Amino acid sequence: MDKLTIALPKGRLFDPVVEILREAGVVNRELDDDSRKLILEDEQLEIDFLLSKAVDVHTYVEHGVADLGVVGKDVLLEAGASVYEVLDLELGSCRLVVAIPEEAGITSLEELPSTGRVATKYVNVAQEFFDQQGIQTEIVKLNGSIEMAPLVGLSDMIVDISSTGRTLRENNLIEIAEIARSSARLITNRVSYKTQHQRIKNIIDDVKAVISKQ
Ligand SMILES: Nc1ncnc2c1ncn2[C@@H]1O[C@H](COP(=O)(O)OP(=O)(O)OP(=O)(O)O)[C@@H](O)[C@H]1O
Ligand SMILES: O=P(O)(O)OC[C@H]1O[C@H](OP(=O)(O)OP(=O)(O)O)[C@H](O)[C@@H]1O
Repeated sequence: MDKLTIALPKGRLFDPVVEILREAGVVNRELDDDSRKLILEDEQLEIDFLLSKAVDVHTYVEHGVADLGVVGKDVLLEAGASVYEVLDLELGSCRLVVAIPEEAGITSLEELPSTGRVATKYVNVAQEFFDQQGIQTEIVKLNGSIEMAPLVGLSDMIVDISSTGRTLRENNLIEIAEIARSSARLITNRVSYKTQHQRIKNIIDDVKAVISKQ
């Protein structure tokens, strides 16, 4: 049996993803995303786990360093990664939205002026969305705390993730459009999907069975 390599996202997806994989029999050892060791081997199952930053998982998979990985759909949309998306793990659910300060008095895209500045981590998704809407935008790339940008005059609006809506609320922002829905996805390298087909298919089926029980 060839060794399989799976890239796992550190951060908020880590625990629920490991729980599902454990129940599916894909994880059989202690895995801790606080670990300073970044490659954890399971000799019995012949699986190596790469503990990756969430936004980098698709890169390991695309380049074939990992055969499988788990990543948010939001990241896949932004990256346009050349990988197969094989399963929705139905966790890490959130939405990519456009939000604007409440005080702007704007409640829909139609009310936006024809130009504006948008702060976001998701520059490609945002650009494509506003192009489709025919709204000219200048995109300002940030790496976090996106909601702060319009409050300090860095942008007119934001494109970011909303889940409970709490961050938007607490920063007096209102959602004016939904761009996409996101949840964690199991992805595979395109070549591995062929060369390791049976093993990967078994994993997909086992994980699917766990999800359908939930
Ligand atoms: N508030 C949220 N609720 C649910 N899912 C979320 C939320 N924020 C992000 N996610 C999902 O979890 C994935 C990983 O998010 P996480 O915050 O762990 O990584 P990150 O965005 O790279 O953050 P950091 O830069 O802090 O490492 C995101 O790509 C998204 O799919
Ligand atoms: O609707 P909510 O439940 O409030 O969740 C949304 C927030 O969660 C994410 O932030 P994260 O905590 O990952 O921090 P970040 O801003 O540094 O990305 C996202 O960027 C939003 O800010």
